[in-house]
Amino acid sequence: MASASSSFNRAVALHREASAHTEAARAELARRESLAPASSHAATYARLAEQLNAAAASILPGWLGCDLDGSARSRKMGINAQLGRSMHVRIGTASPAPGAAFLVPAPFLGAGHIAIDRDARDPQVAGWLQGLLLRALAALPEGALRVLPVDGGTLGAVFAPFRQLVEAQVWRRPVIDVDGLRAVLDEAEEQIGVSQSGSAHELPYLLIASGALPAGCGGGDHARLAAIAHAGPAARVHLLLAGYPPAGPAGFNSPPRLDYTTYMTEQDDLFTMSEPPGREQLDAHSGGLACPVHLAAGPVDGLIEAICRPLASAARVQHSVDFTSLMPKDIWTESSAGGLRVTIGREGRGWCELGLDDVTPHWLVGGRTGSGKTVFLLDVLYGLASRYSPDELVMYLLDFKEGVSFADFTPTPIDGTWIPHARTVGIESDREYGMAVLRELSREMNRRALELKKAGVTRIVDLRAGRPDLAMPRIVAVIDEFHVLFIGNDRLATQAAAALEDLARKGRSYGIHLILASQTIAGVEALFTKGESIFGQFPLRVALAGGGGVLDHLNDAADNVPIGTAVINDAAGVNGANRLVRFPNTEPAAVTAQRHRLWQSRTPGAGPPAVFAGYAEQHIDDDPTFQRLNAKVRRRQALVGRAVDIGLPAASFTLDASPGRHIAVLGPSVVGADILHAAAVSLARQHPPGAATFVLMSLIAAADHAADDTAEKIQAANHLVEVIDASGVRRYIKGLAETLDSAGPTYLVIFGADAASGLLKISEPGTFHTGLDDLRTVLRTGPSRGVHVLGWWRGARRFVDDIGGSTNLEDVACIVALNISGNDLGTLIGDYKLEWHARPNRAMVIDRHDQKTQLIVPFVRPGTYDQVD
Ligand SMILES: Nc1ncnc2c1ncn2[C@@H]1O[C@H](COP(=O)(O)OP(=O)(O)OP(=O)(O)O)[C@@H](O)[C@H]1O
Repeated sequence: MASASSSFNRAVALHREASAHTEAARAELARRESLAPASSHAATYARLAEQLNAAAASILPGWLGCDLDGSARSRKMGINAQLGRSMHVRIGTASPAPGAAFLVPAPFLGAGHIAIDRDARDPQVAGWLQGLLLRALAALPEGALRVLPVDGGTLGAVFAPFRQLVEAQVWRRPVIDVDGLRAVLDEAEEQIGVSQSGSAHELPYLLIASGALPAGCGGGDHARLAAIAHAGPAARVHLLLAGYPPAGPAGFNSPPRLDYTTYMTEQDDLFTMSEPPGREQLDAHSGGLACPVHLAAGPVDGLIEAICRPLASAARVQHSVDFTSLMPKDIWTESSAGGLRVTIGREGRGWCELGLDDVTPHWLVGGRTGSGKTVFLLDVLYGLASRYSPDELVMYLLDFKEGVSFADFTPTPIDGTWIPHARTVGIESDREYGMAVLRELSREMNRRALELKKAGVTRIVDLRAGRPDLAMPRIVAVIDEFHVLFIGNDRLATQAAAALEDLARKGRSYGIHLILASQTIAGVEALFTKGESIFGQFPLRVALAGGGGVLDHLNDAADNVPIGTAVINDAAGVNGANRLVRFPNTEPAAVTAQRHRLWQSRTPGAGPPAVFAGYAEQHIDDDPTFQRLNAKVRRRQALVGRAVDIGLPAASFTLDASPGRHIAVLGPSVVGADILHAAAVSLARQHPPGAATFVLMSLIAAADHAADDTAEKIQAANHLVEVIDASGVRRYIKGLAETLDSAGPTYLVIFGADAASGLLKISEPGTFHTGLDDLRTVLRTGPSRGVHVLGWWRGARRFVDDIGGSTNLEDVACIVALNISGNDLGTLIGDYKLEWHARPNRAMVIDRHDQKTQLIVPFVRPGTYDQVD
């Protein structure tokens, strides 16, 4: 087959001949009116049309020139044009005389641009535009054309038949406003830039196809279009513009003429065609085609969809991305000195790599529940953990919601491995735990600041260069559902906001990076105090489905993204800076394999992360502090639970000889009995066998099991256990009050102490002395004689009455609050600012001597919460 350009030259020559012929005929006609018979003109035109059609057929093979009717469906695709070779396309038909019509080709991809002055609100123009796109798409090999649709006239309707390609991300989603147009121009300019840098040979054609330029498009945009028209063909960037040049009111500066462009201009419902680009001219006077053109008809219904379907599925397969393909081939090969980088998924045909560095130090991730946030975060974290060794990167992971997002990073009973980079992992965390993590990060930030100062440098990269001995891995702190930190708008919320703000503003300099994820950030901003927006520190936004809250309010790009797709925006969410990236689902087998690979490569002896699982019961037998207790301790501790803090340190009360060293557990929850069990059992461990007496009183049925277990364990530790029932309580306390001096180490453990009140408050015959007086004597003077009371009162008020009113509170300094209201607790201890919201598996520990309050997970006997539920 003759080359396209030589065929075109022939067509041009023929056209010239036709043009000359028409001119000559016209002159002849004028001179010798009707001398020649009409039939001879008709025959000339018919012959001429035949020649032109033959020439057109040679430059418009297959899809480029065929009728777009049902018969086109069976045509082979991808063989009529090639990437990098100029292509002509059928744009219409010209008919110089009745019965003589020829196809009109115009140079297109690889050669030039096409513009038509009527926009695609005209259905004829819309069909014509669709036809040109379909021809190019079907003629080129799969993947050789990427279209950026613009439609300021019909809100994208012109491109609707191609939607499968949009969904498969072969084409961009149509943009309908001027910001969208500018993003499209950016992308085209970027390709031109890449091409000019010398690496264009792999690039597909990038075609800006516009049904109508959006309102608001001005001289600057037209100038950019003109520049793209000029530089585009060399970079495989082309234009197909309907409604160009746009008409304007009187005085309107008409847009610049576009280089390398064939113009179609409306004239009496037909169109004239300008000189096409190239050296060959249709008309010696540059007048274009001498004959008006009927626009080529659009494709029949369903044809576009039928052609797009296989292209879209092929693209999906080709662009598919799986978890394994995100992971580097070799692990731990990179240095984090200058920042972190990670591949998060596919952007079109390429990979999308994002940074946690000086430019994008922190990320904000949004997405409604079920949008794939957890999957996205796992992709990112596994990618980072695979690129950088634990010497280069550590992670603090915090999740507030129910679920197991970060459980992957921790050892479990089924799989004892973990991700060696994880330092702390919080699952279903409390806000207090979140605060503890923020405090830990702040401490680390201050430590780093000091090291930088000492070394006289300002950047971590310089510090690392000068002091390779210093451990200075980058830190990535991920907080999923971070808005939970601020629920309640209370003191804790204010503290969290301040800590987060500090980390966000200064973290970048110290290699500390935040990734905050949430369903919503509405209302969060108000908590931050400093002038400019805290989220200004988070230039990189990742919006998953329904996560448009992290984008600018005018940016709706995340409204319709499917699961598995993220809108990445590194300009703080502004419209026009969106990139669509597909990230893979986490396949359990691949994830497990990667975790094992990382775990096996850890430094021998490196320990697992400190894990906080909010839902987990805490059992004293598993507690490392309890396991270490022995009779040689200096001051005895009663263990009551584990603090909601990093590493879950044991929470305890020192029971020494100071006044008030007794414990009152308050609240109706039966966990009160378990706490006494833990306190008694831990104390028993701190006395030599037989050296202490434990007096157990179980006054309510709900505590019997706990009391029995306590007795059993203490007896097993060879201590003396006395079990007193309700009938003996008064006598025992009276006896104890009278013999305190000789009692020796004694623990009075009262399960359901409130049930004894009725018995204790009765006066002895003939006196005003009551059993409560004896109890108060024991409380007041017991500690100095080695006698301590551990009591569980189901109501705070009853407890206060029993000890003789709130003035006697100094006699019981150690309080564990269970399910009593925050108000009651505040009133009891005289601290009205105390924030306590009773909830399952939590208690508040208050030591009035050291002014300490601490949220704890109370120790329970295994299965207690199952029974409570
Ligand atoms: N890239 C993806 N491709 C296919 N499916 C995905 C992808 N990402 C997530 N999913 C699926 O979407 C569902 C929700 O994902 P995920 O649990 O990550 O959402 P989430 O936003 O964390 O939800 P929630 O906040 O409710 O926990 C899962 O079933 C997951 O398998």
